Amino acid sequence: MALFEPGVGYVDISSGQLKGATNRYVKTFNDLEGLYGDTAAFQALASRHGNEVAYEVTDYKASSNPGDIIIGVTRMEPGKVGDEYYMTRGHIHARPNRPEMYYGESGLGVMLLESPDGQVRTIEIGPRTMCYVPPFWIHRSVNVGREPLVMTFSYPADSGQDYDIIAKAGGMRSRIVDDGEGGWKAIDNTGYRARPQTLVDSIMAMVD
Ligand SMILES: O=P(O)(O)OC[C@H]1O[C@](O)(CO)[C@@H](O)[C@@H]1O
Ligand SMILES: [Fe+2]
Repeated sequence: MALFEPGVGYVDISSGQLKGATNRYVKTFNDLEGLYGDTAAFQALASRHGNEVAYEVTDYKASSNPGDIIIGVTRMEPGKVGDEYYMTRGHIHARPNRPEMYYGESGLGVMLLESPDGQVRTIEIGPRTMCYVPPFWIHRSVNVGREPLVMTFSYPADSGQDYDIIAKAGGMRSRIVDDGEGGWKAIDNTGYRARPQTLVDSIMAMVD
């Protein structure tokens, strides 16, 4: 087995980027069509700001080898579509038994988690909060604050991302919306379709 060189990155809070990253990608608002409950509000946003960056990911990835890790930073704009806070697309790891760690750097976020059988959990993430995303949980980050949300993350390099699991269910089971007082609450996604038990069982059996 060949040795890799040690790496270093710097979490730049003001830009929300990992300086020294090997990869960068952005999602514009146009890339997020279909995610939000209020389609009219989304169309209004997309028509004015569709090409603007909704969130950005910079990461350091030495390899995709089993046992290796990815380290990186995500930065998300503050705002809402209707009463629903800005969020990432969300995914389950393509190797679903791979976990993840998130660490709050600045801003206020919520990690929205859903198990394949439809259990929902929310974890609020402020600066210095460390969030453990266990194996098999679908996860999406949501910016519930008024400033950009910047979080550091790390996860196994061979995890991969599966976005279909959310799309096929009509979204995640819960939506994170304004509670009317500037805070947040989780409400039911009325378009959600529970996964068949056979699908749940096949996901939970993927342990390699
Ligand atoms: O892949 P999504 O759902 O767009 O969200 C991006 C986030 O998830 C990750 O892919 C980690 O699984 C990070 O790169 C980033 O923080
Ligand atoms: Fe992930």
